[in-house]
Amino acid sequence: MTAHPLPTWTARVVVLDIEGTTSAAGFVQGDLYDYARPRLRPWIESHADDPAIADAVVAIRAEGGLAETADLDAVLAVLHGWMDSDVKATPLKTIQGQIWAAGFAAGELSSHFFDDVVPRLREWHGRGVRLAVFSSGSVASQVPWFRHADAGDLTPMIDAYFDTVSAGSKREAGSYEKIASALGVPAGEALFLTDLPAELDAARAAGWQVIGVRREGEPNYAADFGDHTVVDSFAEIHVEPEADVRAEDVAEDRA
Ligand SMILES: CSCCC(=O)C(=O)COP(=O)(O)O
Ligand SMILES: [Mg+2]
Repeated sequence: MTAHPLPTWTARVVVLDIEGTTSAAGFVQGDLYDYARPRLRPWIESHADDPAIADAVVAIRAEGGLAETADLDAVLAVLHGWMDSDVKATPLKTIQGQIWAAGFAAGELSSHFFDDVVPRLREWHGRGVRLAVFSSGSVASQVPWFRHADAGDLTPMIDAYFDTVSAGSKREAGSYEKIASALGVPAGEALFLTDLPAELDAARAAGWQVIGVRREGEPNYAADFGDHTVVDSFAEIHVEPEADVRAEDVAEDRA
């Protein structure tokens, strides 16, 4: 718990990071990564005609420092190296995302959310605060992640999903500007929750409200959050919708 009670935040939309924020990194880097590892080669081989996979392979060669003609063994070595260090490279996320989406569809994967998360999402959604996701994990994997929660299908509460393909790097202010614009929300009325200080810096530079989520046992627990507000549980975060949303709710109640 933080030493002092935190203020109530007013926001039109709460945007969620996944790993380390809503969900345990150990689950992502354990269950999901273990599921993907043996499937990378057969997936790339059997989806060579999919432009998304073909483009990802080209990008892996470039970002991995390989020759343009490097074979699949070399490409796989780069992918495994990135996974071992949890490098959030976009072409890796594209391939993982397709593999995980298939795993969720086959009933072979399920997701994980910290106990304090879903009650707060339900509460904020119920009050009229919009919810969205911005994660390094591809949108193809974000959607089934929220659909297959232990608490049930959470997707009806989520307005929009963004990844590094649709929005850009999580460490650049421009990505948050793009998301606010896509959501039709002024920057100051968006609230971003994440476990990574560099992402907090970027969102704040774009004019967003931000809260650091620093959970014991998670990889960024010891990170320097500087002057950012930090919580260790969603239970500490109190969010109210903007005044006009509240007014609409009251009008609806009276109708
Ligand atoms: C949709 S679950 C997979 C999440 C993932 O691959 C990932 O890298 C999450 O990173 P985040 O930006 O949410 O910390
Ligand atoms: Mg994270």
